[in-house]
Amino acid sequence: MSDDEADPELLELLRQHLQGKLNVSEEPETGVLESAEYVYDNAIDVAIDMRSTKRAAAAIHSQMQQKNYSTATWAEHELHPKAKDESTVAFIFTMDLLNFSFWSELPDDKRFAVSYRDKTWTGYWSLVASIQRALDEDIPITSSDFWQSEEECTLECLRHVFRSCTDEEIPLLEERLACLREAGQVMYEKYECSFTNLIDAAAGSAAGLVNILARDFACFRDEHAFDGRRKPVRFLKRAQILVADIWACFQGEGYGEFRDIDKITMFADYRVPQILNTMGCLYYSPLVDMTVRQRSLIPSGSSWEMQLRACSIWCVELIRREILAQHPDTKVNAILIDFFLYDLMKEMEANNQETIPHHRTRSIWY
Ligand SMILES: Nc1nc2c(c(CN[C@H]3C=C[C@H](O)[C@@H]3O)cn2[C@@H]2O[C@H](COP(=O)(O)O)[C@@H](O)[C@H]2O)c(=O)[nH]1
Repeated sequence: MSDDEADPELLELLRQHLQGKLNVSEEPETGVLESAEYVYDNAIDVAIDMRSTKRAAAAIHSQMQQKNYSTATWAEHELHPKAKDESTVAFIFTMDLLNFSFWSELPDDKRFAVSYRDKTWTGYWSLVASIQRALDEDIPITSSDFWQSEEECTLECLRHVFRSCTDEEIPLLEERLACLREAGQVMYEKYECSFTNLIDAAAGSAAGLVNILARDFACFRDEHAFDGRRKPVRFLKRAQILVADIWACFQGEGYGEFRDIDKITMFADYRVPQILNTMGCLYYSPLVDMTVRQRSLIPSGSSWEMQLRACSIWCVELIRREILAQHPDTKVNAILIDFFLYDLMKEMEANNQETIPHHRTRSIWY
């Protein structure tokens, strides 16, 4: 074929494409990273210190290597479910439906806590312990059928499931019941009460599953107005950590197999901003700093809160890029960095190491 004759196969492909016959599917995007960068670019009360972020990236990488931090770490936690089957998918879905707002203003011996397997659990682990304890007591807390039953899944039943070994009950109990009720309804109407049908609907895309959760479940739709921007900014924290927990638990196989898992960002909670500030990566304006140190409430949906959450996501993205720039062969993503930072923060708290307090926002989003 002479140089100036086009390849007939290529021409055919082009013709089909132009006729729209090719299903050139757009890979889904969650819009979270774009939101985080937008808020970061427009933030005036929270900033990122680039020198500290670069230094933190080196420290995080080396500690993750030393601790051999990987998806396997997830199942090593004593309370996390071990079986690699559908019951564990149901467990993780239930857990991340309710994975929010455990913080308390009371001292440790008076704050909401759960006694389970001869230990006292607080924070996130109080949630996991409560679900394990309910299953031990044959309460079907991970069944979406149960969540729909107004006779069985009552506020009293949930109060029993989350019963505390102190005088303080779990925060936002009514909101947690509402999340279960709504999710039970959606699972019945759209997914035949099967969580694996829900995962299948994403066809192997992590971003696709996050978008499906945000589309179908109002209680996962963690997006908010910011600064008059037409489009809401999206954090989708519990939708993202749900996908990440499934990926980590199943170690990227079976139900945990996602071709685009690296599109998941850091989960904008109240612990990772705290450690990023403690490491000097996140800078708070004097007014924000004072408010956080005084443990004063920062309203849900406020500009300060948006800036705290978004700059944390963007900071972890910069840490991820820096680690990959210095160590191109490292298997690292925002999820593993995030898991590492959360666990590091909890270690520092357990060792009573001096850190800035976490910010206080009460909501169902994180
Ligand atoms: N960004 C981020 N946020 C996380 C976690 C986890 C637990 N993930 C486990 C799974 C794998 C990891 O290795 C962890 O062991 C909980 N949270 C959030 O923190 C808050 C609870 O804080 P506290 O009350 O102090 O326990 C609450 O908003 C909760 O949603 C995480 O990993 N990343």
